[in-house]
Amino acid sequence: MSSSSLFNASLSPLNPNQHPIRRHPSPSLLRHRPVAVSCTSDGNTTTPIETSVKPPRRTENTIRDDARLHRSTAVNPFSARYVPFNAPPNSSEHYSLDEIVYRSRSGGLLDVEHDMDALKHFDGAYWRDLFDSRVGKSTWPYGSGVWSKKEWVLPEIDDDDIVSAFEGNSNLFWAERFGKQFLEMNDLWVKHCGISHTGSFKDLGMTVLVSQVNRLRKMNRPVVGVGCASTGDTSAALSAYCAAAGIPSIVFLPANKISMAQLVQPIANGAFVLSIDSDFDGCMKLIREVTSELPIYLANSLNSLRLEGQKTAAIEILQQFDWQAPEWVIVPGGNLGNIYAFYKGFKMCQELGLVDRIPRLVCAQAANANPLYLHYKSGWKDFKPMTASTTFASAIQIGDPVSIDRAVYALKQCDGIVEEATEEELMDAMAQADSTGMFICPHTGVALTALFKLRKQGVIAPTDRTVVVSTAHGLKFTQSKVDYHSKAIPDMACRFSNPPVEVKADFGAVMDVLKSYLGSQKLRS
Ligand SMILES: Cc1ncc(COP(=O)(O)O)c(C=O)c1O
Ligand SMILES: N[C@@H](CCOP(=O)(O)O)C(=O)O
Repeated sequence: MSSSSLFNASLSPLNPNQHPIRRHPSPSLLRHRPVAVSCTSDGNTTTPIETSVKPPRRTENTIRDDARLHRSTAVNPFSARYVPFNAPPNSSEHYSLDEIVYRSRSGGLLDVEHDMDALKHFDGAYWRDLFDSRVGKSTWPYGSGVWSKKEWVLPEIDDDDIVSAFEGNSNLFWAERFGKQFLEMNDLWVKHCGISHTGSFKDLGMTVLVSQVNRLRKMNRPVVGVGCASTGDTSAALSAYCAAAGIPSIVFLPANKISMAQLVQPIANGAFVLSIDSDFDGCMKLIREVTSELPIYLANSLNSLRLEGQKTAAIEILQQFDWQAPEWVIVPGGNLGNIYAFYKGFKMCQELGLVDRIPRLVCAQAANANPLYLHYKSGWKDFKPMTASTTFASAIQIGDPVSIDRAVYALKQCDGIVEEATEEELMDAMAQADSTGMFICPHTGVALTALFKLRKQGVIAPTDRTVVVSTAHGLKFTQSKVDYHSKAIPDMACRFSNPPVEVKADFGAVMDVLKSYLGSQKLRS
C-alpha cells in the first residue's frame, strides 16, 4: 500500500487500525513516529496532521458527530475480557465485558485481561507517541485522560457510548517548597487526581463503568440503575456520570460519616440517596446483597471495570515525566482498589515497552482504619478485617476492604511498603502541605505522613523522585481544616494552625497587629 493510499484509507487521527507500521512490525519501522492524518468534515481529503491546519468544524456537528465521521471501518484488533484475578495459568474461565458479573465461579475477585499479544504488535515508541499526540485536544473521546488510552482501557466500546467529562490529565505538581522545607527533598511531586470533575480520582474509574452501563442499556440488557456504597467520593462520581448519561443512580451512604460537600454532590445530581445507620463496610455488604437481587449494576471497585480507568493515572504520571519511572509512588488506601490500579497501569507500561522499570509503591492507611498495615506488619500472615474507627480521613474509614487480595498482590510484586498515620500526624501533614501552597484532603495527609516516616527511616532518599497521589480536593474537607485551625480538636496540639486574628475596626489596632506580624516574619527570614 502506498503512503498516499494509506492517508486516504485512514479517517481517524493516529488510528492503530490503519497505522502504516501495523502490518510491518519490523523494529526499524516501529521506531518511526506514527503519521497522523486528518480529513475535512465530509471525510474526503486527508493530509498529515503535522503539516496542516484542521478544517473548521461544521457548526451543526457536535464533537461526537465529528468522531463518528472520522471513525475507522477497519476491524478493531484489540479486546479485553474478565478473568479470575491472579488465576492459575491453566484456568480457562473468562467472561465478556458485556456480561454482568462481579465475582469468579469460586467467589474470588475478577480482573480485566487485555489481549496483550495484539497490543504488542506495536512497540513502546508507538504507544508513547500515540498517547502523547492526544493530550490537550478536544477530539472525542481522546480529550479525556482516560479515553486517550482507550485501546488499553475498554478497546471495544463504541465512541458513541462513552460518557466522559474529559476527566484525567490532572496536574503533576512539583512540591518544591514542601520538599525543601520539610523533607530536604528536591524531586517531590504531588499528582493532583482530586482536581477533577467531581473532586476525586473516582472520576477516572466512573467514566469507564458508566460508559459500559450505557452500552449495556443500549443492548437492552437488564440494568435499571447503577448503585454503590460510598464514603462520599464514589457516590459523587457515580451520580454525576449517571446524571450526564440520563441513567438512574442509587447511593448508600453511612449516616453522619461523610462531609457535607460530599453529601450534597449526589443530592444535587439527582441520585436516589439512602443515608444508612451503619459504617461503610455495612453499606458495602448491603449494596452487594441488593445488586444480586435487583437489576442494579454495582459501581464499587469490586467491579474490576473501575480499575481500568483508575490505572490511567499511573500511565499519566509516566507520560508527564517523559516516560521515565519515578522511584516511589505513595497512595492512600481504603477499599484498596486504587493501589492495584496504579500497579496495573505501571506494569502494562513496562510490559508493552513504554518504560523499563516500575516504581515501588507505598500504601498509606489511617491508623484508625489500618487492616492492610496490620497484615503487612504480620508478614502478610492471616488477614483480619476490623471495625474501623472514626478518622478525619473519612473516605478511607474502611475495615474490610474488598480489594485486599489485589492490594497484597500489587505490593508484593513491586517490593511495596505499607505505612500508617495517626490523626495528629495526618492533620499536621495536611496543614504543612497547605502552608506551602497546596490545599489537600486529609487522605493526602495520610500519604504525606508515610513519606515523612520513610524519609526519617532513610528508606526514601533526598534525591529519590517521589510522587504522592492526592486523591481528593481539599475543598471537600474544609470542616476538618476549620477544626484544626481553630484548635477545636480534643487532644491535638494543632502545631501548624493559623487562626484568624480578630481586630477592632480601628486604624491603630490594625497597625499594631500588622507591625507585630511583620516583626515576627522578619525574625523568621
Ligand atoms: C479521597 C480518597 N482517597 C483514597 C481512597 C482510597 O482508595 P481505595 O479505596 O481504592 O483504596 C478513597 C476511597 O476509598 C478516597 O475517596
Ligand atoms: N472512598 C470510597 C470507598 C469506596 O471505594 P470504591 O473504590 O470501592 O468505590 C468512596 O468514596 O466511596
